[in-house]
Amino acid sequence: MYVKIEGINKSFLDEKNQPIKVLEDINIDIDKGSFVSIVGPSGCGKSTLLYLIAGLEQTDTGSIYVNGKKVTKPGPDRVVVFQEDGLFPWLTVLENIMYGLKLKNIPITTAKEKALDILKLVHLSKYSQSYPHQLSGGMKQRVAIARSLVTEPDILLMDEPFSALDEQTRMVLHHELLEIWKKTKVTIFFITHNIREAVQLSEKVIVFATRPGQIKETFTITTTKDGMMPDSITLNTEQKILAILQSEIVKVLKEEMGDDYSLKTNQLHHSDRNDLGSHI
Ligand SMILES: Nc1ncnc2c1ncn2[C@@H]1O[C@H](COP(=O)(O)OP(=O)(O)OP(=O)(O)O)[C@@H](O)[C@H]1O
Repeated sequence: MYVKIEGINKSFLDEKNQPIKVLEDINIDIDKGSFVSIVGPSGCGKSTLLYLIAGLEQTDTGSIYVNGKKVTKPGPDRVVVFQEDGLFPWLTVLENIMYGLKLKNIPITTAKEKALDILKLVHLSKYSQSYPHQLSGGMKQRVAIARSLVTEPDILLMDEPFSALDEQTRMVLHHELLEIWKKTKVTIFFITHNIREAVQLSEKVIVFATRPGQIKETFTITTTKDGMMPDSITLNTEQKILAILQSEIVKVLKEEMGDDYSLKTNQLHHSDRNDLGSHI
């Protein structure tokens, strides 16, 4: 198994120094080159799990192995792509992409060659000399993805990377991300609130229950992936996941707003083919 997440438990201290359990007995196996998504209610520990894999947080108990090696700290084999692009505004697109290579002391000509290659992959060659403020949100996020890929990591850890983008741009980026995934064979671990996004992009969707985050159900998605219009299998799986999450979200809301809170079903959004689908 390429990534093995074994018996993870994780707590944080709240403002009164009391431990709050965020993840409970999480076990996940991820194949090399696969695309796995996590969906779940807000606060169920999705980002925490991603940071644990990245080595940015430590487990209380349990271990994570990548390629047989225990994760204890961040490493060049794992890079995180955040919701915000995090580009340096004073550097051009090309310089932003070359930045990580410079830190690794890669000779400038090789770094430039690699950066230009990766820019081609995200279809932004024309913008190599532009500055981030001259690009749209979607373009900036493509640069951020290119910057993550240029150091040739084995795993892309993506934390809601498209949630700040409009729906049309998201659709384009879905298509692009799938192309990149197929070409580079990078392993992708993807967190999203958008159920359709998860189902359309991933081979495996893991649904988390509310805090402490536990795995509620895992779906294997076998449809051909092109990021375009959803087929009936996608829509059907989306409905199933939405139904599971509805009961989990009611639990969260009751915890936050009191037992008499009731959720009207139309407060959770489901639609068919005309937009990007159900989100939570
Ligand atoms: N460093 C920290 N210190 C204390 N509590 C934390 C810390 N990081 C996360 N938490 C708490 O852990 C819980 C899980 O947070 P996390 O961000 O992993 O959830 P999430 O499922 O990604 O949420 P969302 O979908 O809203 O982004 C939350 O209650 C959060 O406040």
